Amino acid sequence: MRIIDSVADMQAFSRNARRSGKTIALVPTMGYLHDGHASLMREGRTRADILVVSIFVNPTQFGPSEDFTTYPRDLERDRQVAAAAGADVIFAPRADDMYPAGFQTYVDVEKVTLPLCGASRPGHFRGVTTVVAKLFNIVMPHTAFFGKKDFQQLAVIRRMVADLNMDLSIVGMPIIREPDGLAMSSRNAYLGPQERTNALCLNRSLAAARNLFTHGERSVARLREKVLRIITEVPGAAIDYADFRDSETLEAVETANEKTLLALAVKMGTTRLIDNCVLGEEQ
Ligand SMILES: Nc1ncnc2c1ncn2[C@@H]1O[C@H](COP(=O)(O)OP(=O)(O)OP(=O)(O)O)[C@@H](O)[C@H]1O
Ligand SMILES: CC(C)(CO)[C@@H](O)C(=O)[O-]
Ligand code: BAL
Repeated sequence: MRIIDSVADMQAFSRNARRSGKTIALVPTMGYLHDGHASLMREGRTRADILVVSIFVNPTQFGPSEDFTTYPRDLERDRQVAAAAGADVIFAPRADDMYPAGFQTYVDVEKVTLPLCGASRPGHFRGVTTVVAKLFNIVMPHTAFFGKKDFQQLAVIRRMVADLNMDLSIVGMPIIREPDGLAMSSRNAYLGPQERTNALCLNRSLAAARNLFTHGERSVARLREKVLRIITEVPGAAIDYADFRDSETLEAVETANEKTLLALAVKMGTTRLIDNCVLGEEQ
């Protein structure tokens, strides 16, 4: 496995690979890799000749009071996880190579970025789409893999790729959970032992809403009430949003159906966690 840390070298590598007829899969990440990331890599491994994993904590998607500087980083451990999952290349650029002096071009997807994380993290998706567009231009993948844990991010990237006629396929992958149900996330590393236990309320409330839905409940008001009750009784849990939306358009719904997305963002102390489910889908 190679580690490439310059944009020019990565582009040269991908240009050569494409010239010799090879296909490229890309798994974009911010590092501190866990089995959620590895599941994307393992799928990427089966779908292309060359698997590239990018590791870049992208400054433009963090707000001024967010955790850019404290975001967990461990390249040595990441190297082991990526190698075990069959990666050929880790692309780990420096910020001043991605955003050199004079940088001033951004990609902005307009509507699907407005609710949920777009509302609570202003500018976040502009940073995500800009860096992902850059990664696509640098790595030139045929296929790129994203997790459904970041459900809105996947919808935003699909929109960008369609609207800008980007010539690659986007694959959305299921949420990987810890044995007790907590969605894997690099930010779980911030949780103390009590917060870690309390954080199970996210998955518990998703399961409760799905259970009500399976037993015939279609009122979003009643489903939301159940979710709010479960989360608000947990000490230290503060709901950022608990929203029911159409899983394709992300528009708000009042009556649930099989394709309704229940999306959560909850602060456990200072750690902001997200999770979601589509009510009619098996978990
Ligand atoms: N538990 C998971 N299951 C499946 N995919 C995941 C999971 N966690 C992250 N991913 C996906 O991995 C990719 C990189 O995500 P990222 O590096 O932000 O990891 P993360 O664990 O979500 O970190 P964070 O704590 O910042 O949310 C994204 O496409 C994301 O959706
Ligand atoms: C897609 C991504 C790597 C862009 O920085 C990031 O938002 C993430 O890790 O989900
Ligand atoms: N997983 C999305 C990256 C972020 O929270 O900034």
